[in-house]
This record gives sequence, C-alpha cells and structure tokens, in this order.
Amino acid sequence: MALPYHRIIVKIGSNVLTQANGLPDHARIGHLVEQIAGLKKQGKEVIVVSSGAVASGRSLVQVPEKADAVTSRQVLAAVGQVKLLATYAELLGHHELLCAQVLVTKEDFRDRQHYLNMQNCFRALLQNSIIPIVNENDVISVTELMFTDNDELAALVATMLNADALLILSNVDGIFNGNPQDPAAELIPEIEPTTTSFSSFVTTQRSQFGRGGMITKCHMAHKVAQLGIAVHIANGKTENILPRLLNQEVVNTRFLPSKTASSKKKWIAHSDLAAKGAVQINAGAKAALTEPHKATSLLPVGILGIMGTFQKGDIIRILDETSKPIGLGMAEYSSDKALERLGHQNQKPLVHYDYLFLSAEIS
Ligand SMILES: Nc1ncnc2c1ncn2[C@@H]1O[C@H](COP(=O)(O)OP(=O)(O)O)[C@@H](O)[C@H]1O
Ligand SMILES: N[C@@H](CCC(=O)OP(=O)(O)O)C(=O)O
Repeated sequence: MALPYHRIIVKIGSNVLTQANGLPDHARIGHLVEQIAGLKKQGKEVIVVSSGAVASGRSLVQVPEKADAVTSRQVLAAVGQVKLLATYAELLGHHELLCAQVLVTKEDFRDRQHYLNMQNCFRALLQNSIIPIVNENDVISVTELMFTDNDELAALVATMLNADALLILSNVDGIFNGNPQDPAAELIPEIEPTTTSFSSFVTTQRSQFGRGGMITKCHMAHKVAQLGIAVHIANGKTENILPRLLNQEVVNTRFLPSKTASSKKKWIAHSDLAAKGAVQINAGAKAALTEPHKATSLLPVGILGIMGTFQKGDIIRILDETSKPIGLGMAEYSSDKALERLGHQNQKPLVHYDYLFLSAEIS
C-alpha cells in the first residue's frame, strides 16, 4: 500500500549528489529530478532541501591554497549554489516544472518575524506549484552560526511547513544496529517515538562529504517524528528510491510519528538556541508536566529558581531539579515578575501548556 503523504520534504545529502572525486554527480541529480517530477504528477507537494553547493563550486573554481577553510567554503558555496540551482532549474524545466531558491540561516528560525516571512513565502510557492529548493546560506552561515548540517535544516523546514513526511536521502539504506559495513549488522526498519538512545548502535563516523553524521541525523529524525511527522532515512543512490519508498517496496528506516503537536509548539521545539533564560522546577511540577495525556501549564508554585533575564514572549528553558533540560516554553511574563511570584500559589502560569514543549531529546 502506498504511504499517504501529501506534503513531502526531500532532503538530498552531499554524498548522494557528489561523486567520489568531490565533484557533482549530474546523472544522479537528473534521476532524482525525474522522480520528483513523478511525485508532482501525482499531485503531491514537494520541497527539496539540497546540499551540493560546495561540490558544485569545486567544479568551477579553484580556491587558492592560502585561503582559509571558512573563506574557501564561502567562495565555493557562493559560486556553486548558482550552478546547483541552474542545474535543478534546467532539469525540472524538461518536466515543465518551476523551482525557487530559498537560502536560509539558523537565525531565520530563531527570529519569529523571519520565521513567519519564510513560512509565508513557502506557502505561496507551494500554492503556485513551484518547487522550493532550500539550502543553507553558506556565505552568511559560518562557524557557530551554522546548522549542524542540512538534516537540521530539513527538520526545521518540515516542522515549519507541517509536512506529512521528511525523506532523508543518504548513502546508506537506513540505520543499522551496528556498523553498516559489518555484514552482521541489520537494518532497523522502524523506530518508535519512545526510543531515546541511539548511541549504543550508531557510530560517530561520517560519510566522505557529510557534516553531521548518523547520530545527529537520528536525533533530528526523532525530534521531527515526536512532532507528528513521519521520517524515513533511505539510500538516495538506489534507483527510483522516491516512488519505491512511498510504495513501501524498498528497505529504509522509518521513524514512526507520535500524535501531532500544534504549530506554536513546533516552533518552540526548535527554539533552543533562542532561549533567553531558564527556570528550574521542583519534582512535583516535573511530574505534573510530564504526566501523559494531561495538558498542564507551568505555575510559579512549582518553580525553584530563575536564571537569566527574560521578557514576556521570550523562549525559556525548563530544567528539572538536577538542572537537566526537560523542555522549552514561551514566558507569559518577565523574569522580574516571575521572581516576585516564585513559589506562590494561585498565580498565572509562567508557561501556558499551548506554548510548552517537553522532550527528553533537547540537547
Ligand atoms: N548505525 C548506523 N547505520 C547507518 N549508518 C551509520 C551508522 N553509524 C554510522 N553511520 C554512518 O552515517 C553516514 C551517513 O551520515 P552523513 O555522513 O551525515 O550523511 P549525509 O551526507 O547523507 O547527510 C553513513 O555513511 C554511515 O557511514
Ligand atoms: N550547504 C552545504 C551542505 C551542508 C551539509 O551539511 O550537507 P549534508 O552533509 O548533506 O547534510 C552545501 O550545499 O554544500
């Protein structure tokens, strides 16, 4: 039976688009474009998150050896992104499809206004049947401003657009219960939303041109699935991977989605870096907040301490008694007011349930 996904994010990793010599693999891009056109013909909405700018740049310019790594990457990506998009535009054009370039930085997901502007543009592109091709703005995003990798970017786009599925195409068939090179290792077909640890079987090893590696891929995938979006990790080098994946005809790892969260919660779930302060809560408050199937807000009576200074509307981290982060929320009032109300009964919640995201996975 075909999987009933309508809005699909397809993340194409560096390794899928790059040959062993580091140059772009045009035949592969062409084959993926054919498959994307096939999905569009079925009436599906497709958003592509594509790496490959640096690899495309390598095919055009040779950066002088004396240039530092950051500058080289900026130059290669700036030149290469033009070629990458031109390749997509030309190949999609053969199928009478139009694509659009969306270049973003991590900051754009932290700032509510940037986020809403981006979301608005994506929606308009999809309404006009245009395929957004998203990549990190590698000219601006350097060092600590960078996404961990394009898996993180794809996860953020999937949650922002409330996609039905995120398909991560890498150079492995999925997640194995050991080193994928080990013949004894077996592919894990499904991962439940309750799974919390991957480190026992996923190594920190990365593929030749990959940035984040499989551990970060797993954490991203798990976080997205927790927000109600199905995530599949599959091999982008397998022939006709996209239609075969959707028809369930090919091996892959599927992260089963848990019940859906509201879009506000989805935004908050990815706002860790934007947090302005933190609150430490007592064991009773933690038990109340984490009780399944209960919508509980965070009240001042359960707060032990306030760290940092925040205003109404700011994102704050929620820490348990041992200072372990257990969630994120949007403050209903400032840290000054929260301090006055600390430990008091019958006060307005500091974080309303609708603006509270709890997860064991926040790093
Ligand atoms: N348990 C595992 N199952 C599958 N792949 C794994 C596992 N542990 C480590 N890996 C490595 O993760 C790599 C894919 O991640 P990554 O390098 O980030 O790829 P991409 O560039 O496609 O995002 C694989 O090539 C593989 O070597
Ligand atoms: N933005 C970069 C790729 C970034 C990246 O992390 O790629 P990947 O390892 O495929 O997630 C580029 O276009 O070359």
